[in-house]
Amino acid sequence: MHADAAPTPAAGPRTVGSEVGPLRQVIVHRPGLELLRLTPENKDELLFDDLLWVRRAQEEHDEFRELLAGAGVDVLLLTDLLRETLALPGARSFVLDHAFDERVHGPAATPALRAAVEAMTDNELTDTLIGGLTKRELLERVDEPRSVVLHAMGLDDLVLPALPNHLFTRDASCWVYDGVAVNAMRMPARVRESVTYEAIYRWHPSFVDDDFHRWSDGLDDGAATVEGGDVLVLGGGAVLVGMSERTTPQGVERLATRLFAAGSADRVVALAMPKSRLFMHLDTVMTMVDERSFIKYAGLGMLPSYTITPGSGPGDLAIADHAPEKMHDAIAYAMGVADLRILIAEQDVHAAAREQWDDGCNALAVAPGVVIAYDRTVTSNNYLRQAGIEVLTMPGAELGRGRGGPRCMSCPTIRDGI
Ligand SMILES: NC(=[NH2+])NCCC[C@H](N)C(=O)O
Repeated sequence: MHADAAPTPAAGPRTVGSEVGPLRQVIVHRPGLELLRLTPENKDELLFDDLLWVRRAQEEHDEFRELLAGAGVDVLLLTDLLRETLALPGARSFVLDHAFDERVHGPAATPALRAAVEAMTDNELTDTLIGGLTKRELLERVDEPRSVVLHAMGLDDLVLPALPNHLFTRDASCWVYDGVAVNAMRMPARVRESVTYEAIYRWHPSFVDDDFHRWSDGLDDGAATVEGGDVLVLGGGAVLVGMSERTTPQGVERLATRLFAAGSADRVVALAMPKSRLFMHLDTVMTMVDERSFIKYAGLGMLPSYTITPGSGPGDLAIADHAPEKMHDAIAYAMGVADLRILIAEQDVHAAAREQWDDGCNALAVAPGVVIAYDRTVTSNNYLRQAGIEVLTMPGAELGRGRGGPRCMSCPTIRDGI
């Protein structure tokens, strides 16, 4: 284990050089108030399959952070980063401009809402932006503005919606080599998450002076969506992207073009995935566990893929189409290895489907051959161990109800290459 390895600060530009190289720094979100906003009526729209016992979910998350810290990873909390960012006036007004919009709140209420929230401390504002604000909570701060929108709302309706999926820090921004993509999100419930990251990367002292590229501007990218759960940094200039329920071909094209223009990557393999919630992101069915090994869900099968490389002129792309049976070969070729080691746990079809649903394929590597996984996916974990992978387990009975595992709950911001 790497328990004694102290986090090394980034030398030169901020880089996430691979999926499995030693993980140095990561952003996670300890869930709080936002999960208390989930009800049987709104949970589906908020992309949760059940309500969570929040205290227990927090304890599970604490164990996650302990495992990361024990592996020598510098663990940044999203709430700390956001709070410290909101202390800066430019960042504060940027975030408020995006939180309150006349098109949503109406012209009459918007200025009053903004003023009420602007008066909050950095701490309160952080909790409000992530946890949302009910009309009742608003009226504790200001007299009811004369607004049709507000009058028509129930006292316990959310004037500012909560962002429970901030738990899954992987998705709304993702670092790929020496740059970051702040992602345009596919689902309405997650769109505002990008604002949090945009503010942090533009203003927070830990990022503002660093030298890094921007692969996308999540706030302006429209339908060209990419989510971090679909993006695997294979290492050595190669990237694997799932075109899933969430990530569009347009989004992949833009990412590839920008990576190539900066010279930060020169091969992107895009997989044509089924468009379903079951396989919502590539990392729910396939993740890397060491330099050439992937854990993969048996039910995924083989998918058509496309290898994208720089074309002859500036901005041009060259694209090679591959038949489904070539999926693993295309990835191996992009990685410059003879073949991949694909680890598919041996279990019956029902058991495999259940373990995929419980994020058994969503491993987070902290170093080559050392991964964090939920304890409940016993067969997958034991299979990995038999294949020589060290599996550190954490409880996930509550956290898993949001349909995301350790990889989804982490946004690596510094990681070595392989
Ligand atoms: N990288 C991931 N697989 N993230 C999982 C996100 C889960 C979240 N509830 C959603 O539906 O968006």
